[in-house]
Amino acid sequence: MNIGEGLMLIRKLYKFENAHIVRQCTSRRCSRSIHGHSYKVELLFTAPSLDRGQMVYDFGLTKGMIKEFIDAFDHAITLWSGDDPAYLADMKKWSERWVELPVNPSAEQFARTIFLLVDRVLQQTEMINGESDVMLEGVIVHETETGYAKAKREDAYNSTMGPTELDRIVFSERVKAEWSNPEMFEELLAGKRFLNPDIV
Ligand SMILES: Nc1nc2c(c(=O)[nH]1)N=C([C@H](O)[C@H](O)COP(=O)(O)OP(=O)(O)OP(=O)(O)O)CN2
Repeated sequence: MNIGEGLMLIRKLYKFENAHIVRQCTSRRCSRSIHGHSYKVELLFTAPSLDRGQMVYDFGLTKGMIKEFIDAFDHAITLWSGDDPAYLADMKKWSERWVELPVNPSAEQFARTIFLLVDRVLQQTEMINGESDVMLEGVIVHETETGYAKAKREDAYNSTMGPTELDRIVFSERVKAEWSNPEMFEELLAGKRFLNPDIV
């Protein structure tokens, strides 16, 4: 790569509180007891040039759909669809905010899942302030102060690591009701185009 042809990178941090069990992992406390984490999620965006505001992508634009999808996990329990049906039914009965994934909710799979969601939002968003080729470079999920997982594009779309189809994610009715547009996930799945606001 020549000087002047690099990609500039920005990072936006999000936080949420979430509960889970990660079945089949070696750590007993992790695999057999419901427990929670204060997650920190870093989104890394790159672009080869800057927009009219001389930014890779205005941080303000990352507080719409992207933030709402990540916030779906806040004060929620994340379930693996492969878990015991009795456990799944009980959790859904007693917690109105839940997200069901087709993968075990490890830090690795949170990072892959969030990558797939945010990448699709970017792909379907019309950017109107001179942005060019804004790409999601990676998603880092900090599960604790001491442990994180990073998903790059090749990890997120690597089907040997788990499904990559977004339609296998289920958000509870309460999670969806708290979005500014409760239909946004269905619209995303249907391929709807979203227009960035001209001011936020
Ligand atoms: N590679 C992964 N390993 C573990 C994950 C994970 O998602 N990916 N998750 C867990 C548990 O959820 C656990 O709660 C976190 O484990 P750990 O880092 O051991 O947590 P501690 O707070 O006990 O660790 P400290 O070293 O005391 O900070 C397990 N493994």
